[in-house]
Amino acid sequence: MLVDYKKVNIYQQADTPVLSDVDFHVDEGEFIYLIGRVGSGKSSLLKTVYFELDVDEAEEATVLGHDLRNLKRKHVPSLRRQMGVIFQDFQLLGDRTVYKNLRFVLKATGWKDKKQIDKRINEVLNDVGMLDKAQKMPHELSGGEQQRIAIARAILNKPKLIVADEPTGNLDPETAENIIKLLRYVSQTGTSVIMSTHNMPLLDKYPGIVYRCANGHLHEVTDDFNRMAPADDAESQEQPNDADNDADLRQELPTT
Ligand SMILES: Nc1ncnc2c1ncn2[C@@H]1O[C@H](COP(=O)(O)OP(=O)(O)OP(=O)(O)O)[C@@H](O)[C@H]1O
Repeated sequence: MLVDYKKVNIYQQADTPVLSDVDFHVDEGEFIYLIGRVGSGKSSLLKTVYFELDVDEAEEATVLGHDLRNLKRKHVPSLRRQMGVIFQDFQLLGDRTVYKNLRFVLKATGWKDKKQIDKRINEVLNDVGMLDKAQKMPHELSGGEQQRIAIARAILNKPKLIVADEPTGNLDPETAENIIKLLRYVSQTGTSVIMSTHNMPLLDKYPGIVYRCANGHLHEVTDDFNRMAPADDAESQEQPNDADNDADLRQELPTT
């Protein structure tokens, strides 16, 4: 199991937990959606998974075999290299080309052989359909293209786990759908993906395991979605229109 949480309390500040008694499990190759209203705790949960937020109170709290309760901060960089992390705002290095963004990560993770580095960069750029953008600067790319490069960066070291915090949050619906397709493709190669999202129509179209953050707790709600999901051929369903998208998004927003 890549993530094994039992009765985990997640805090942003000392007094009240953002999420209490969290049971959350991720196995090899799973595709997991994390949904919930703004401020419900999705990012906080993901931050514990990528070692950004400490966990002290838990019955069980392991990520990639490491107990979060005894994690030494000095071990975090090497552990984080074993997973890919993708953000809403891409977070590419703006002062260098796509190729150099990717080379930077490989060098930082111990790759030395120039030919091997070149080969791996070409492979991941090919995987995300961006082979012709290697020499572009990030600002010369569209949002969707930048997110593809961020995904290429996340898969460079063939991680077992990718954590994506609202990876489609800054993208139009069509581009968002292409990014989900790409992440689905990555998960079919054996990498587990956990992604938070407000993009509800895509959950019906591309079913996965679904957890919802609400009222300070995390619940698995996969069955609620599978009941609504297409019977067999998800690909053949019509693209939800923008109005559907907005309506579903509104349901996710706070009513106060
Ligand atoms: N650095 C922080 N310090 C203190 N409180 C924080 C911090 N970050 C988040 N919080 C609080 O923790 C709660 C959960 O926030 P979190 O960012 O996890 O929600 P979210 O579900 O990811 O929201 P969104 O959909 O807007 O990304 C919120 O009440 C938020 O205000």
